[in-house]
Amino acid sequence: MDGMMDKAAFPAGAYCDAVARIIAAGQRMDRFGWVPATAGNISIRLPDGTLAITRSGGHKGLLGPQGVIRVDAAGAPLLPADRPSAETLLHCQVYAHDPAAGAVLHGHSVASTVLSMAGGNELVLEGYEVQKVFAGQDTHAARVSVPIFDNDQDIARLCRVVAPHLDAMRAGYIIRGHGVYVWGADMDVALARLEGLEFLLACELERRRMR
Ligand SMILES: CSCCC(=O)C(=O)COP(=O)(O)O
Ligand SMILES: [Zn+2]
Repeated sequence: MDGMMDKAAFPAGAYCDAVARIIAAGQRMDRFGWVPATAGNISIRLPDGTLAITRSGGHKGLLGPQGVIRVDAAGAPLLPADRPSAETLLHCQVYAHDPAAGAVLHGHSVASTVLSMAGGNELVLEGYEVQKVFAGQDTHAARVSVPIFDNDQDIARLCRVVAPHLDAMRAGYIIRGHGVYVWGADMDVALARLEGLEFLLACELERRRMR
C-alpha cells in the first residue's frame, strides 16, 4: 500500500483506513451472498477527492490490499496500469452528484436481480419499519420508490440514463437483472442502507412467492 499513498494529499493512514473498510465491506457483503463470483464493486471517497475502489475482476469477499486501487474523480487510475472496476463511472457519478457521499456499494443479490426482471421501472416499498434506514424516512407509512434502469454494458450511457433521477433517490437504485447501487456519508451508513434495502427486497420477493 505504501507506494500507492500520496502522503502529502491527506492525513496519515486515511488511505490504509479506506482500504481496510473496503476489504471489510466486501467480506460482509459476501457473507450475505451479495457478491457472487467476481460481482460487485466498492469505493470510498478520499480526503483529496480521489477514490479508493476495487480492482476489476476480483472476488469482493476475498479482497486484500492489492485488490483496492486509486482513481481520480473522473475514474482514471492514478497508476495507468491499474484496471479499476468496470463500473467505476457509476461510483464517480454518485460522488459528483452528492458532495456528502463518502462510500458507494454495488452488489448482485438474488432478490435485486429477480425482482428487477419481473418488469416495471420502479420497486415501491411501503409499510416496512426498516425503510426508516433511508434518508428522510421517518415512518413506515411513507412510500419509498427504488428506480430500476435497464442494464447496459456501456456504463457512460447508463450514467446518462441514471443522472436525471439521482436527486429524487432515497434508497439507491437497481440495474435490471444486475444489482443495486447504494451510498452513504461513510461506509457504515452505506452498509446500513444496503442491508436495509436488501432486507426489504428479500421481503418483497417472499411476499410475491406467497401470492
Ligand atoms: C461477474 S459480474 C460482472 C461484472 C459486474 O457486474 C460487476 O459488478 C463486477 O465488475 P468489476 O469490474 O467491478 O469487478
Ligand atoms: Zn455489477
